[in-house]
Amino acid sequence: MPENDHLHRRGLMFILSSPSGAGKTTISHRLLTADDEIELSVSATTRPKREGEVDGVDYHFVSESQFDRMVDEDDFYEWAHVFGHRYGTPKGYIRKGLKEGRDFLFDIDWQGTQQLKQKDDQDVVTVFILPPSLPELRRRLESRATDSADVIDGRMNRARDEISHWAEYDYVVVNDDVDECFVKVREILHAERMRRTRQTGLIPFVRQLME
Ligand SMILES: Nc1nc2c(ncn2[C@@H]2O[C@H](COP(=O)(O)OP(=O)(O)O)[C@@H](O)[C@H]2O)c(=O)[nH]1
Ligand SMILES: Nc1ncnc2c1ncn2[C@@H]1O[C@H](COP(=O)(O)OP(=O)(O)O)[C@@H](O)[C@H]1O
Repeated sequence: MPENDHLHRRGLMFILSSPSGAGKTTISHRLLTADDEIELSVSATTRPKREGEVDGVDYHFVSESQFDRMVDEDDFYEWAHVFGHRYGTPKGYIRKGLKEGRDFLFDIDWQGTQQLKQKDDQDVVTVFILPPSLPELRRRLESRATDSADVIDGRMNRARDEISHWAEYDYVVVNDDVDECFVKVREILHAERMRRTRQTGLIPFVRQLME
C-alpha cells in the first residue's frame, strides 16, 4: 500500500442484483434508511413510472430520445436493455462521489454488474439475492400488484436467466425472511468497509503502536 493511501479512502460500489421480485428494492430501501453513509445511485430508465415511485428519487424517468442523447453524450457508466426498456447508471455524480470517499448502492442487473466490474473491480462489491422458491417469487410479483399478468409472466420467464448469473457475484443471500436477509446484507457492507485497504488512518496508528 503506498505511504499516502491512509489519507484518503475511495468510496465503494455496493451492488445488489436479483431476479425481479426477489426483494432487492425492499432491501435497498431498508439499507438506505438504516445507514447514513451510503446513498443510492439513481438510474435513468425509459420504463414508465410505477405508482408510488418518485422521479429523481427511485429513477430518473426519461423518454427514449432523452436516453438516446445520454448514450450519445457518453453520460453512462453502464447501461442495458431489461424487460424491453433501457436502464443506465449516470456517471458524473457517482464518479465525483466515489473520489470523495462516499459509498453508493446500485440496484442493477447482471449486465450492468459485469460492466462496472470491468471498469473498476477494486471498488465493487456484489451481492446476489435469491428468492426461496419460484412459486414464492411469483407470489411476490403478484402481491406487489404493479405489473399486468403478461409482464409478470415475462419477469418469471427471465428469472432463470437472471439466476444463472449467481456465481459471478461475491456474496449470495436468500431472501426468505426479510429481516434476516436485511441483517445479512448490512453485515456484508460493514465487513467490506473494514477491509484494510478501505480504512483510513491505519498506517500512522499502527506505526505509533510499534514505536
Ligand atoms: N444494467 C442496469 N440495470 C438496471 C439499472 N437500473 C435498474 N436496473 C435493473 O433493471 C431491472 C428491472 O428493474 P425494475 O423495472 O425497477 O423492476 P424490478 O426488477 O422490480 O426492480 C432490475 O433487475 C434492476 O436491477 C441500471 O442503471 N443499469
Ligand atoms: N422476504 C420477503 N417475504 C415476503 N415478501 C417480500 C419479501 N421481500 C420482499 N417482499 C415483497 O415482494 C415484492 C417484491 O419485492 P421488491 O423489493 O419490489 O423486489 P425487486 O426489487 O427485487 O423486484 C414486494 O411486494 C415486497 O414487499
